[in-house]
Amino acid sequence: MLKNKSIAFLGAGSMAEAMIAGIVNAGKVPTDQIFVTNNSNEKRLEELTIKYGINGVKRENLHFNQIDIFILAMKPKDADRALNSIKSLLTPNQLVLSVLAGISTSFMEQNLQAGQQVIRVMPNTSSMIGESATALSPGAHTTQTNLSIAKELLESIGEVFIINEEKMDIFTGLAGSGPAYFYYLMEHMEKAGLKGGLDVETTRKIIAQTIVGAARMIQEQDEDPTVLRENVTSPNGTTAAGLDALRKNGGGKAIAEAVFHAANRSKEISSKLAETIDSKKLKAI
Ligand SMILES: NC(=O)C1=CN([C@@H]2O[C@H](COP(=O)(O)OP(=O)(O)OC[C@H]3O[C@@H](n4cnc5c(N)ncnc54)[C@H](OP(=O)(O)O)[C@@H]3O)[C@@H](O)[C@H]2O)C=CC1
Ligand SMILES: O=C(O)[C@@H]1CCC=N1
Repeated sequence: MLKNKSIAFLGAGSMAEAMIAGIVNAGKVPTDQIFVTNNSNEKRLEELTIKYGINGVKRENLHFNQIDIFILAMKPKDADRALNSIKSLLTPNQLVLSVLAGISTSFMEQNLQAGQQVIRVMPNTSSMIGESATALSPGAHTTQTNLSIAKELLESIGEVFIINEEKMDIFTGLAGSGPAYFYYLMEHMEKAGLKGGLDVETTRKIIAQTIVGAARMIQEQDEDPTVLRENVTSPNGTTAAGLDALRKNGGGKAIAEAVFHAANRSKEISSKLAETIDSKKLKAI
């Protein structure tokens, strides 16, 4: 289904690059059918063109009528302007995906043509190596065929979860932002490893393999994390001592709070944007 589709990324930052890398690597969409444009940074477009063999083009050189799938990948604060600038260039059957945190399908629909097919998407930067956990929520006018096409496209960058849009904030807190929590954890584990006398390179490999191993145990053994944790923990042993320190220092609570704060921020972005739009409408009245 994807072989004949043309895709254009509007936004050329780190998330767009991670998705481009994953999609190119998966090889399901020919590179000459992948386009990327941005606000003004032409050097960045050249860089992506050279690195991935795709088409980095200035906005005025993007032929909107030749694109099947648009992927919006600018910051949420730029969404309003971006949507309004493409509105008249689209036909409702062209599919618009958005990876913007906190930007709802109804916000997109209100700011595009009546009946526009849109899908809200939340990937993460592990798209770059085909290991994203990506959520999809279709808008009101999206056909099953287009949802399947989007799913197939996003499966090339990892695992896809089709969820109700009301769950998108918590998904963002868990998976969109999630990689950052693990990197933060790794930064701190690395510091401890170095303090204990290991070199950086070895410490990094040890930590990465430990995290990969734990994640794969969850994926491959049909077992609850609590049971897996207990299996590591010998009575009065080293893990018990480590976990005790984690509990005393609020480790579990800190992780849960991180997820909730990120989810709340996603919600807040949605409501702030709605307020801004409403106040604009009031001014217009
Ligand atoms: N980073 C992440 O891990 C994740 C990010 N996201 C979402 O992805 C989006 C992008 O994030 P990220 O890549 O980190 O951001 P960046 O700041 O790295 O990139 C933003 C890009 O948007 C471009 N841009 C701004 N305005 C427009 C416009 N009107 N039309 C086209 N392009 C425009 C910028 O161009 P220029 O440089 O020329 O100004 C830049 O290329 C955000 O909405 C975020 O919520 C979602 C999941 C994970
Ligand atoms: O930090 C952010 O807002 C974006 C959305 C999810 C990950 N990065």
